[in-house]
Amino acid sequence: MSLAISKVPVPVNEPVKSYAPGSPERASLQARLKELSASKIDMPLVIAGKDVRTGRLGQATMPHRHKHVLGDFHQGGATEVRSAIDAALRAQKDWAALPWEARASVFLKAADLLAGPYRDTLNAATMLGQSKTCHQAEIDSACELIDFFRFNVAFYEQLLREQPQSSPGMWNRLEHRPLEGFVFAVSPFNFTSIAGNLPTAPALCGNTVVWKPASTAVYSAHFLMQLFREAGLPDGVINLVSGSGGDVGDPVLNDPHLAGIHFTGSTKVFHQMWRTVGGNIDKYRGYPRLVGETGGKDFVIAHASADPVALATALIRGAFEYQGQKCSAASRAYIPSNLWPTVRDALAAQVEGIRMGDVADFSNFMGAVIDGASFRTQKAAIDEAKSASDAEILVGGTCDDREGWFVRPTVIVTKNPAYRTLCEELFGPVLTVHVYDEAKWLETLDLVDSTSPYALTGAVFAQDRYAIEQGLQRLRNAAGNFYINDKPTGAVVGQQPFGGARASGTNDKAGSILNLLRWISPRSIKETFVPATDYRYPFMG
Ligand SMILES: NC(=O)c1ccc[n+]([C@@H]2O[C@H](COP(=O)([O-])OP(=O)(O)OC[C@H]3O[C@@H](n4cnc5c(N)ncnc54)[C@H](O)[C@@H]3O)[C@@H](O)[C@H]2O)c1
Ligand SMILES: N[C@@H](CCC=O)C(=O)O
Repeated sequence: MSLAISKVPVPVNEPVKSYAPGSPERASLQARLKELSASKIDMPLVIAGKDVRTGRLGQATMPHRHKHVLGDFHQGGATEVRSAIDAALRAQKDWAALPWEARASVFLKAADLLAGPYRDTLNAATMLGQSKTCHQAEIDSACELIDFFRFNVAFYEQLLREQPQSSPGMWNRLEHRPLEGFVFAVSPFNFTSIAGNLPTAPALCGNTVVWKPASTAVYSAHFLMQLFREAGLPDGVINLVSGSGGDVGDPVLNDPHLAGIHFTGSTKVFHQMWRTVGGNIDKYRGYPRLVGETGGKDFVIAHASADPVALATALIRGAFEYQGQKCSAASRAYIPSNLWPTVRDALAAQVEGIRMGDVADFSNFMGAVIDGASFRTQKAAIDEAKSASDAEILVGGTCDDREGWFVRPTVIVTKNPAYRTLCEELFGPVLTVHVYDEAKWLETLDLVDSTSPYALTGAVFAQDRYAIEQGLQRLRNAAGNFYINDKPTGAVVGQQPFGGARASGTNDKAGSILNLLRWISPRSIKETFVPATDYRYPFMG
């Protein structure tokens, strides 16, 4: 029972620590990296608050030192999915019946734990298991996830305050119920914050969850689950079931109590899930909510008036930070002929100088790509460009998998506006550039709009205000997150709500009230204070 109309703490974005040489945060993170690297852990499933060990083991390794095993993780299948769904359904009544402030407190506590004692652990786990540099880990597993927790609580309060008008003699209310059934959260490898947000956003709204993390990010997911439990999340509210996509996904999607899917990952997998849900529609008690944030082929287009130095910097950061493994990464660029000589020389010189290697060495700007499959995808595209008649490699183009899955940051230049790597997502450190005739600005905007099926992020670089406006108008549907004179990555919770349309997803904007709307099923309540006592109306005389 709640005896107050509470106001939640006003959220403020978590400050990003610098990890500069000599800083206390650098020393403390380095110590945690050493501790975690020196131990090998066992990672069970967590169902109804209990650790579950199946003995069907997978290995979590460091992408930049792929022979180094960080731990063994247990993999679930149909039996464990059954237990997890049952646990979620059992937990739902009590969890939903808690005062909303009690649920919110769990996630506000998680935010404070992560900002404090858990910060090094989650950052170190993300660095070691997903090969992020300290800065990339800090903006993801610390700051963005802390922001998700704090801002979502504030958005939830705002949502609960959404109430209808009441005419005289009545009181109308809107009750923001959780969905009936359980939510399936399926997270990708590349952002620990997304892995943390996908199960917790529905849980905050009173739902209970079966959560399947990516097999290549089970290591940080293991520590996230510890964080949720220490924050006071009751048993059964979020049930962690690692395993292969099909082994876990198929039984979940066949369950009549499936109430929603909170997915982030590739377009291909989301299509498959949507098809399965469509085929099962007669089985379900309701219409499962399908929220999927998927792939991208994100663009940077420069106008003849753009600042070439700022443009080159945005291309390098946008394309190569975290090895290009951000759904938002700049992976195609359209450069006007007048700027190309300057931009080309800047790219060639600076990209050549990028340091890449073990992320525990803080002088590196890049680590390795996530696994052998990604390594082979990047290498195939690079080899194809080397032998293509309509493309050439400006810089990079080498790959080395002896120690880790290392792919040098690579710039491909092509005259062919339909060249494969201008259209398809590779999800690696490969940027494809198309140089256009500076007089063909408007035609090139249309080309950008029509080249790929995705519409996630994009950036326009220009000093000319008319050109900026033309970019905004003509590319209105080409990106759900649009940047002017900035790189297309690095959205901040509460500042740039994130998501795209077309083949990039349902655009339900993670880190905003719009996302939370998908996890509630409102009930309208009308109470009449003095009900009518005569069925006849005045017009009847
Ligand atoms: N739009 C966004 O906000 C956003 C953010 C991050 C990543 N992404 C996209 O994610 C992709 C990279 O991540 P990834 O390689 O982990 O993606 P992925 O699609 O390979 O995997 C995502 C998740 O789906 C699971 N999965 C696979 N098959 C399944 C099935 N049949 N049933 C249920 N679950 C299944 C995986 O195990 C994993 O947990 C890229 O395409 C990237 O653009 C998008
Ligand atoms: N929100 C992140 C991308 C998440 C996808 O991988 C960004 O804006 O760079």
